[in-house]
Amino acid sequence: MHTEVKKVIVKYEERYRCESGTLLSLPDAPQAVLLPVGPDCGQFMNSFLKTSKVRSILELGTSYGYSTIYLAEAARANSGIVTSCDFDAEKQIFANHMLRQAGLEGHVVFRSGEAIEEIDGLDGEIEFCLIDLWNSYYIPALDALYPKLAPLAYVIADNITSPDPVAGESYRHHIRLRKDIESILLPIGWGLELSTRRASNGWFFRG
Ligand SMILES: C[S@@+](CC[C@H](N)C(=O)[O-])C[C@H]1O[C@@H](n2cnc3c(N)ncnc32)[C@H](O)[C@@H]1O
Repeated sequence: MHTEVKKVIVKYEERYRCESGTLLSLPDAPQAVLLPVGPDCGQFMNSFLKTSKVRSILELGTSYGYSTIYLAEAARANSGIVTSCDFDAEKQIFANHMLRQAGLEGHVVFRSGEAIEEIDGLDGEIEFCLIDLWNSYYIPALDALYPKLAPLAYVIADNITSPDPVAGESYRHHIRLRKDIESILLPIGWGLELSTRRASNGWFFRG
């Protein structure tokens, strides 16, 4: 990764360290603090996207844009684009400011609104989606997303084992009802469910 991208990631991680103490216990914490996917998940998604050469990337849950940096850096490498949704436009303004500092502006299109409505309004097939919303929206988001997934699309859902493992388990059960999806729980960050949609020839891997 370029130095300016690494510098921006360090800034986010410094802010996260400051917020990890008292701020997280405040009532408005979910809106005020980063709640980032964390460096292991960020790095995993970045490497995964570059290896799989995915170009059409959807992020559900921009927040302040920590995960967006990792996705955008991979999108630049793949000549792709990230579409990032959040119902908080103010956070997306901050995210865009950080993208500019990282030299990654132009690789992300922000959509501010409710995730399921934004998915319904998307054109074209989605090759990769990160689901990182409030827990109760994971299953509705997956259902809205499913008809738009490309053959061999990947879906990563964060926070499967923490902070709400019961919600995470419901999502894992729900995605397994789709017969053309293979899914595995990865012990990365707060638990990632990595799901792959099978191609029409029955294969799960890109040739
Ligand atoms: C856990 S944070 C995302 C963190 C971000 N991916 C990162 O790594 O920095 C969840 C975000 O999803 C947004 N959100 C939650 N439910 C949503 C929904 N139904 N539609 C749109 N945005 C939603 C919240 O406003 C919040 O900013």
